Amino acid sequence: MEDQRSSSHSDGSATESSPLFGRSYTYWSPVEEGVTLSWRDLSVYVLLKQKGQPYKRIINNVSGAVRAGSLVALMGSSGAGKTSLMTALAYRTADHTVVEGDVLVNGQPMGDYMRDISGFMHQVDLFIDHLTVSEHLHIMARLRLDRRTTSQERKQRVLEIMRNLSLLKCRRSKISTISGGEKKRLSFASELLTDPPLLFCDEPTTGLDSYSAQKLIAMMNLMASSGKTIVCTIHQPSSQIFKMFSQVILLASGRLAYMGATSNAAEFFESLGYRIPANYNPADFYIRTLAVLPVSEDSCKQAIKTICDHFAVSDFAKEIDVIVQYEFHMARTMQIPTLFTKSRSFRKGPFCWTKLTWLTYRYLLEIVRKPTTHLLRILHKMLPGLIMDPILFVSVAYTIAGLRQDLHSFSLTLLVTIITMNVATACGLMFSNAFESVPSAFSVLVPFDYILMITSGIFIKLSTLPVILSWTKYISWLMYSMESLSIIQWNGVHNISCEYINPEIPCTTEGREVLDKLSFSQNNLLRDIISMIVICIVFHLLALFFLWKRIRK
Ligand SMILES: Nc1ncnc2c1ncn2[C@@H]1O[C@H](COP(=O)(O)OP(=O)(O)OP(=O)(O)O)[C@@H](O)[C@H]1O
Repeated sequence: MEDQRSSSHSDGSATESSPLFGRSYTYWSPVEEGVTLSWRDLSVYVLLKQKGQPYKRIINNVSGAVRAGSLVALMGSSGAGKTSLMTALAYRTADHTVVEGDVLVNGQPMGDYMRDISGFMHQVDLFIDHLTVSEHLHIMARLRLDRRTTSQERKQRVLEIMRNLSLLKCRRSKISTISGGEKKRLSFASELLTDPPLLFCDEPTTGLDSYSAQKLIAMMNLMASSGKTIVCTIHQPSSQIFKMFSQVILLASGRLAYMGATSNAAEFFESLGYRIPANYNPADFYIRTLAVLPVSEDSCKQAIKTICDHFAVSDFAKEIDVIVQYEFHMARTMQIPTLFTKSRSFRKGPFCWTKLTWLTYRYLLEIVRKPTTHLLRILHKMLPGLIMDPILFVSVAYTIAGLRQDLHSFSLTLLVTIITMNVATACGLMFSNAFESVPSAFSVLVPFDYILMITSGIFIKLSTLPVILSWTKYISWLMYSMESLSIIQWNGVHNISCEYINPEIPCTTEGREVLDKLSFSQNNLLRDIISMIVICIVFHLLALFFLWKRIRK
């Protein structure tokens, strides 16, 4: 094996090329040589935060390898762990998910670069319906292609992709009007724009008729034969579609039930006594065999365990293991230089402001195409949300509560309420940009809000706040708001009994002292309003920072 590996490279350096993959091992170049993905002892856990069961294992210690130029079907019954395994291999796991084990890309531990060398086609199509197919692809090209790509090259690339994926005839149609199959192809086309050597597709054929599904997989097959590595999760492929996959990974309850050549799967199952009936779709047969039926749950689980255990010691598993061991061995011994090859072959994404400009342009296009909905939405957010709501609220509450009946106090109360509303909105904006999902944003925002509310001065005397909460006075717009509203009402009042209850009763000395001690002065009012405006600006800046970070991703 060692002898076969030695060859020479064009730059004169000695290379190690594997008889298994026909690629060199002296440098790391997924873009030029395609991607061989290998993983060892991979487990995926989701954190449940439940008492007694803090996490759940979804993928159970699986190893495997996928060579450059393969089209791989990742199959199993619902809940088997297909999406979890694929997202772990794609370096795109969701929040609260922990991946344990090693994944190598041509012998290099996977990392942030995965987003540069791979595409991920999601199960749900995320489109802006009012754009045309061509507009969508041109904007995606602006957002994804290398910043050094010329305008001519970009146009050429979009045209080529539309031609390859048979989208030319519908290029001027709005996305809302094209068929399901065309939408899937458009989604695939968006991922192909950067020509990634590695592609992950989550149920690309779901919702397609058999003809469109076959056409899509045939395209993938063609791309795989040109050197791409394509991994697809797939449900119930027809026999013709199933045959187009070079490799199949069958998962059951997070374990490997089979991995290897599609054509060999029948032999493995037959060796365990599971013979595919004549005229039966093999894919259906495997999924059925690995499904847990509610009527016979225990026996199904036992049968699945037996299949997985047999696979683990089978020749098919050993064949995969040879590839995995070899990849890991080469990774350990070759010390593949990464920086050189990265700078040579890696794309440089568009600048952040380019992305922001094109995202804004896309949003404006959307507004132009559907003005009523969007203008109403903008007006709703800008006017009623941030100005009209406080005006209505203050007008009603002010009268009912019988607060100071002069225009000056009313206007100041209104101003403070509008600013408070704006700071709260800016805080929400910051949290929604900082977190990946609504639940995770809420899990921090709600306690944060409660702390600010409790320490706003209504429920607790601020001078008695424990040290651990004393920081709140720097950011608590609720406290500044409460103080300003109190100042507006109490400034200039020196005698509660005289001015508010009965002007005939003289003010007590103690009462006057208490009022004098409370500094209800216009200076404090100004300080509070300025503090709230500063907090609002800081929240907006942080929101922009988090947005920028997301766009950079
Ligand atoms: N965040 C989570 N919390 C709890 N359980 C989870 C979480 N994510 C996934 N699971 C569980 O892990 C198992 C595997 O999920 P996964 O989505 O990977 O399965 P799948 O094979 O892709 O299923 P399907 O074909 O139905 O999409 C399922 O039982 C699922 O309920």
